[in-house]
This record gives sequence, C-alpha cells and structure tokens, in this order.
Amino acid sequence: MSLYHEAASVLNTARKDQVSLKSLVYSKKGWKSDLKTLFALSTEAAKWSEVLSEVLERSGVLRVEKTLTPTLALVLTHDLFLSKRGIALPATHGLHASVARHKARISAELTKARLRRGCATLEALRASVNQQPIDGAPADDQNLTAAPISKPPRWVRINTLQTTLKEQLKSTFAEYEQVASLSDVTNGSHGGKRLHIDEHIPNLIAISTTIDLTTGKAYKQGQLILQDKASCFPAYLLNPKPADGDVVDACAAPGNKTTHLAAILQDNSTAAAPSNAKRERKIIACEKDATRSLTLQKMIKLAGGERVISVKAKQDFMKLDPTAKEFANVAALLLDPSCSGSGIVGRDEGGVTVHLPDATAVHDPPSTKAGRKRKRGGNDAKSQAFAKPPSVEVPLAGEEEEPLPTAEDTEAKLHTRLMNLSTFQLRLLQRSMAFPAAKKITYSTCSIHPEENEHVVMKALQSSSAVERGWRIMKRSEQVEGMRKWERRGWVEACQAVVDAEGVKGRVDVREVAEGCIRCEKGSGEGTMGFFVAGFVRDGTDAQQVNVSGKQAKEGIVTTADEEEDEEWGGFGDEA
Ligand SMILES: C[S@@+](CC[C@H](N)C(=O)[O-])C[C@H]1O[C@@H](n2cnc3c(N)ncnc32)[C@H](O)[C@@H]1O
Repeated sequence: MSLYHEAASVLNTARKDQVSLKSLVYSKKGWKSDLKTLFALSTEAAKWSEVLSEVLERSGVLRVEKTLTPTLALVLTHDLFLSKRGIALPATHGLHASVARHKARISAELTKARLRRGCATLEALRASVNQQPIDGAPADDQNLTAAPISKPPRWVRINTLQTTLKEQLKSTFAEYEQVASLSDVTNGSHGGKRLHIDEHIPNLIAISTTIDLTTGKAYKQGQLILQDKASCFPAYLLNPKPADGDVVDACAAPGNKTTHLAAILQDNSTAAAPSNAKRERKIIACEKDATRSLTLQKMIKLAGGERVISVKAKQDFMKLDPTAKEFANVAALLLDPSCSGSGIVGRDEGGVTVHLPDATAVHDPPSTKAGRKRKRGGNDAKSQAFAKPPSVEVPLAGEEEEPLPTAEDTEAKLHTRLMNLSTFQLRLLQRSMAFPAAKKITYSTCSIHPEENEHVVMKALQSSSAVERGWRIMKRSEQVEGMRKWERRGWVEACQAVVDAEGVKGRVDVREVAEGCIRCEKGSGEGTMGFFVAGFVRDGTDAQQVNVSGKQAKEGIVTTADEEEDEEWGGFGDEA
C-alpha cells in the first residue's frame, strides 16, 4: 500500500473511531511507510482538510476521477500544493495523474479559498491553518490571525448527570471571557479563551476549536461531552419528564443522545414536585452493532448514566416486541437511525477534526460531460426536494452504518442508497409508533437529503401506523422553547413532493408539517453540522385510540402492503 493509501486509511479510521492520529500511526503494526512521514502527512492533511475539502468540492474533481476517494484526494492534493517535495509518486503513476491533471482548476480554487479567508499569501493561509491543535498540541496564540469567515465552534455539553454549568464556569472555564455571540468565539485574534452560552439548548457552550479539552480532568471524568449543537436537538425536543413514563433510545451508540436524555430526565425530575421525583424512570438504549454496543456501555458509564439507562446490546430494534410487558410504560422514543451522514462536517477526535469533501457537492462543475449533466440536473439537496420522492416499495439492500459519500457514488448509486436508507428509516419510525403507551417520538438524521428527512416524516404521517394510532406532527407551537425559537425549519416543497407523488391519505397539513420539522445547515453562521429532526405526538395511548381507528377503518383509510410486512423484516444484510 502506498503512503497515500496508508494516510487515507489513517484519516478514515480517525474519523470513524474518533481516535488520535498519533496512536493510529504509532500503535498499529504493519505500516509499510516510514512512520514519521505517515504521521506528518496525516496530521498536515487533517489540519488542511477544511480548506482542501472546500477546494476539492468546488473544483468538482471527485465527480470526474472515479478512482479517487475523498480521503485520497485530500492527501494527494495536500502534497501536490502544500508539500515542498510534491507528490511522492512518479508523474506517470495513476494516482499522481488523477490529481495533477486538474492542477490548474484546483490551484484556482485554492487561491479563491485563501482570499475568502482574508489571507494575502499562501504563507498567511498556512499560518492561519497552523493555529489548529493536533493531538493535544496547544495552539500557538502568537500565530492567530483574524478569520473573516464563520467557522464552526467546538460545542461542549455540560453533563448535568455529573456537574452543573455554574460549577464548570467556576472551574474548567474560570479564565474564559463570556461573549454574547458565536462569531466572537469563532472569529478574531483573541487567543482562544472565550465562551458563548448557547441560547437554544440549556447547558451547552461554544468555545474555539483551537482549544483542546480532551486532556483536561472534566472531560476525562465525563463532566464535559463534545457534542455538536444540532445533535443535542433530539433529546431536548423529546424533553422526557418523569411523569410521562420510560424512554426508548432505538439506535443509541455511541450514546451522546442517550446520556443527554438521561440528563434531561434527571433535570426534569428535580424540577418536578417531590412526589414525581420519587417515580424513577428508565431509559432503554438499544444498539444492534456489537462493537458500538461496547462503546455505548463505556460512554454511559463515563457519563454517570448507569443508574437510569439500561442497555440492550446487540439488539435489533426491529426485533423488539413493542407490546412486551417491559415496554408497557414506554411513553417516549428517540429514533436517530443510521443515515447517509451527508450533514457531517468532521468529527472531534481528541483535538483534530478531519473534514472530507462531499463527492456529491455541486458548485461550478468542471467542463466535462459528467459535470454539465449534474448542473442541468440540479442535483443539490434542495433541488431534490422538488423531485418525486422515492417509493417506499424499494428492494432492501443494506446500508446501516453512516457511509460517507464516496467518489464512486454516481448519481444513480446515490439515489439507490438514499432510497434504501429512507425505507429502512421509515420502517424504524413506524415501529416506534407501535409502542402502545408512547405519546412522543423524535426522529432525526445527520443528513441533508429530503429523502431521509421530510419524505420519511410525510410517509410516516400518512401510514396506517400513524393514522390508526393518532400520531401527528409535533407543531412548532407545541415545542420546547429553544426549538420553537429555532428559525431554520423543514422544506415545504419536500413535504409537498410526497403528497404529489403518493396522494393524500389522512389529514396532513403540509405547511404545518414543514414548520414542525427542524433543519440545521452546515456552513451556516449557526455553527452546526447539517441535521434534521422532527417530533411526533398523539393525544392518547393505543388503548385510548381503539375507537378512533375503528372509525377510520369505516372512513376507508387503508393499510398498505409494506406496513403489513413489517413483522417479517429482519434488517439489512452485509451487501451495500
Ligand atoms: C446515527 S447512529 C446513532 C447515534 C447516537 N444516537 C448518538 O447520538 O450517539 C445510528 C446507530 O444505530 C445503530 N442501528 C442501525 N440499525 C439498527 C437497528 N435496527 N436496531 C438498533 N440499532 C441500529 C447503528 O449501529 C448506529 O450505531
């Protein structure tokens, strides 16, 4: 394996498993490359990944070069433009050529990216990039230059199972200046020690990404959890209260939302009347994957959630029987299933965030046949909102992790992948609706695609699972304060597309549904990743809905074949 394949593998593992680059390079045996060179290339490419991802996306190279993965493109582009020695492969080598033949276009995009960051020279850009800490190395404050564009901050959730915001402000963040706006944290040459208390999510703060908290005591003890703001929306929107009943987290690993649920449940118990506080509720965290189940258990232990959270390890949520006695008191479910991950910018992994270019992003495509076709087709997520949504009757062919788009993703492959994912997501949502005592559900994805978001919500609302049991969208006016205040809502056109394609079953107000849905956009001034969440509520339990469903049967609301088949579905196979 070449240096570039090995560096790409290091970066992919760092993103997936959230481990440090140093430990990946130095603890694993069998690398063919010189370890120092491999570590240097991986860390430099990680540092430059935000800039280079933008450059690669805008140049459209990945849509043309089918042999290049986003990570390979990143490391090769790094060496072509930013390393003194250039690409350490002969010019005739296929990998070298796949990037070098687009040198002019990539170079032009690199210049534009530099200018967008207010850097007059490449050296100034290098100095700005070098302010990022890698593997715990402190940022060099002397080199800080003002960054005129808005960058995402590092979001830190104060884990109230273990500590309080007040305690943390007095200890870990005692030397920090509190600032009123997010841009005061992410931009400017203030030396880093600033924090912003979020106005939507309680107990969430933003700090500069130049600060590494992972070596500190509070982080190591589970008092601080690094969690994107958007990822805090589902548990907050669900807002479990002890008086309601138990909670199921259907797809729980690695457990950020599970421990957030536990913290909110505990906070709500403390706020409730003393009699309610005595009614101990539990959170049932279900995870299908064996390795991720172990991570989930570790995370829950570290966060101090063991008393209230019980883990169903290696458990397929679809194989749970909602009518079993152990779920009789389940009043709320959080469903955050596997998705395309198209909203993810990068992941915290102990001080370094690796950004990867989205192979499907369309900016100004290069003048190739493929590029022109994309432009005419308008393949960005928003334009897909107007497209006919995929039917739910697609064959199941299994994505279940969070595959990031790859260069091999042709338009057709992406479409098939989205259809498979949305079918899987819809089935899990319909299963969530079958818990007899449930009255609240949140459904979320870190995807920007309407197929996985508004389309799933609309299809679920129109399904007999929802209609018979009285499920409806949680209206904006019914949402917890911070979510009511959040301005970025669902796409009306995407909801309408489902009605246009499938007709109207039941009474669904498209505008009300879109307004009830919540979206986050990566690259926006709000500092979040791309994300989607919707809440579902009903006014009575199954027992109270019996008469309603009988009446609806008379009105002619029909159960579709795919819903009846639910019981038979056994999850995806290994085949992608
Ligand atoms: C998007 S991740 C969940 C992230 C998690 N909610 C958090 O915030 O930390 C989706 C998880 O669902 C799991 N999963 C996928 N299909 C499942 C199923 N049928 N039953 C249970 N878990 C499943 C995956 O293994 C993966 O760990």
